[in-house]
Amino acid sequence: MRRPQEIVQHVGRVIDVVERGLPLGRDSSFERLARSWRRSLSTHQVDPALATTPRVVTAQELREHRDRIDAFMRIAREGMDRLHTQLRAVNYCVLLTDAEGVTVDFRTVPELDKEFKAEGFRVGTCWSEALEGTCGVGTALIDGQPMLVHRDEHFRSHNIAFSCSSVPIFGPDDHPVAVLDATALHAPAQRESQLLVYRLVLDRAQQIENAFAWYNLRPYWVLQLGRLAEYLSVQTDYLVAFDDSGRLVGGNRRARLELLDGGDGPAPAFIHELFECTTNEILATAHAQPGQAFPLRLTANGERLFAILRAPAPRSRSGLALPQAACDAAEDGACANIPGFSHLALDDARLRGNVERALKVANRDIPVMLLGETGTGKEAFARAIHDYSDRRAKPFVALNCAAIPETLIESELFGYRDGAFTGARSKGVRGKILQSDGGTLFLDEIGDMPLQLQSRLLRVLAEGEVLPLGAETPTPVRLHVVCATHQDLPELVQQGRFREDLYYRLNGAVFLLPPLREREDIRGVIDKVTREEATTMDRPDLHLAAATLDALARHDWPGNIRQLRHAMRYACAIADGDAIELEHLPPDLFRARPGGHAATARVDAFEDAPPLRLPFHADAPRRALSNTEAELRAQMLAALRRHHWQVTVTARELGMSRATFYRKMARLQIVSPNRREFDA
Ligand SMILES: Nc1ncnc2c1ncn2[C@@H]1O[C@H](COP(=O)(O)OP(=O)(O)OP(=O)(O)O)[C@@H](O)[C@H]1O
Repeated sequence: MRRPQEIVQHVGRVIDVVERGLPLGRDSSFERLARSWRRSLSTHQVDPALATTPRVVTAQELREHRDRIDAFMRIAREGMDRLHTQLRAVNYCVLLTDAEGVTVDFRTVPELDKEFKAEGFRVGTCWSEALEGTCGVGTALIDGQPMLVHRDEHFRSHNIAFSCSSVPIFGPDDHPVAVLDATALHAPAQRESQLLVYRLVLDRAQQIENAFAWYNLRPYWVLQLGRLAEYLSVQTDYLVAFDDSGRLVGGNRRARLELLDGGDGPAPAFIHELFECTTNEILATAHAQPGQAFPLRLTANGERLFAILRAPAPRSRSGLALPQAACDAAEDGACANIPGFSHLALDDARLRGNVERALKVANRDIPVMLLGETGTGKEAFARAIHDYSDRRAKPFVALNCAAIPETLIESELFGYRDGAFTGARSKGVRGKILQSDGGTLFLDEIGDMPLQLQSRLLRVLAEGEVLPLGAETPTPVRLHVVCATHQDLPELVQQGRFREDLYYRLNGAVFLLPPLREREDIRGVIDKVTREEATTMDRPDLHLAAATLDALARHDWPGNIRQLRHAMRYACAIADGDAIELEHLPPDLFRARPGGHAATARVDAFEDAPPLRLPFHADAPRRALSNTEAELRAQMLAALRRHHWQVTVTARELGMSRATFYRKMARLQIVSPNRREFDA
């Protein structure tokens, strides 16, 4: 309890600093604290007189906060324990919060445990600046800098006896993942008495941050760098990671800030731009003296650093020897000769680069992430990697997370044991994960996977075993995941809709598939798809008239190759002679896009053609709907178009759960453009 007199005195000081602009401390280092006090009062509107204990989240909320960073927490635990061992004897508790300031892990001082709890030091307590005003954790999170908040430098009266040393820990995206904090309930009055503890917290936080960087960079080659060779095994200054082609893919925070951001010049993209040597020279030196430090010179300033190289882990044996002939073929553009890829049109420089890289990762234990608009060939590319890999004799199992209701994803993915449910489907099901054992699991539209299942998937990936619903013992599984999405996953991570740790676990090797309209081989793709469709219909002489090919090559293809395939299937069925003319194309092909934007490449000649009627217009319901139904259908369609057919976002906007939204889509016969077939 704070004495009323202390509270009055504290509030008076807040008014002096915030309202009258008096300095909070002796030197400029207090300016940060004063800024935070001003924020606390004017932005967060925290009452400095409030002496209640801080807010504690519910058990369920705490579980969710922990789940979101459980890989990080596992790594941080060791650092917390060590800090706790150092500080317990001098009565400091140690806590770890997430990026929202919620305490997710806590080490107490046994003799003071009751007192710590009574003051709010326990798991679940939220130390955000928005709730507490200036405090170690909350202010460190907002400033993105370490913070010592000593006694009455705190904003809220409740906290003015504590001394908190808080250090933010950053993830690979340069955003804080957590804050490590050591707090004393009764610290001596002199601020200087806390500087040693502050330094200890700083060092431990840095160790945890580096350990987490090691964890995130483990699929790559990692250089551990420092100025003194002898110190390398005990202290890491820089971590720099690169892939097989020598491309720099990341590092620890210090390396990102001091070596990889390029300073005033362009950021180095490859190892040979960062150091005065090539990737091969580094690999050869490290191979000749494994585990030994060797010198490297920085290109930017000629400074010498010492390095130890760590190989990507873990990798399959067959992955070690690269299939050189196939890589050469990809480099030469001869993708037609590469097993698995030979049936695809790939005569585009970006795609050839993709294939070249895909061959290098196909047999390694590196998760693959495919990004691209709908219909650009993500699944086809995933299948090609599988067919090329050593896993080709094992199953390729695909699951589209957007196409099935949220409630079914769990059993589809993880399976369930006999009798796990009552009812007709009570017979056990193996689930896609176990079906793909030893092969490839393709998770399409991964951005639509519900958060709670993201945690379960993360666990399966980390532990290599799956626990079907209703089962008591987990089953080991050899899982190779290829995931795909057309969504902006980092943005979803920002919005808290996609787990950051899962994102980093899945994005081992990222491939961007270009939209059809941007491909330099668009004419070749159109020709290939037309020939394939004509052959399937047993019409090998069917070909595109020159004007048709020109018009198709200028079209912007919002649905990409899938839309092209559907259009050509239709045209092959409609054309009577051997040439496919403009009037044989689907009538709405060059009209407005589903999102309401006009197609960019319009065909003037086609404007005059008489409108052909499709047997079933994809946007029109087949059965008559009541007025209310029709109204709801129009509302759902409009929202879906606005959100580019992203069901989760649309359902949220209309205040429905995803499952309800899917049910209504089915009842009101709303078919996503992705799923439409000209099949009537
Ligand atoms: N390189 C290619 N050459 C020829 N056909 C291709 C190529 N890539 C994809 N296709 C064809 O395009 C169609 C769509 O491909 P796919 O289903 O792989 O796209 P996607 O990006 O996974 O789509 P979505 O995001 O909607 O799931 C398929 O018919 C596929 O055979």
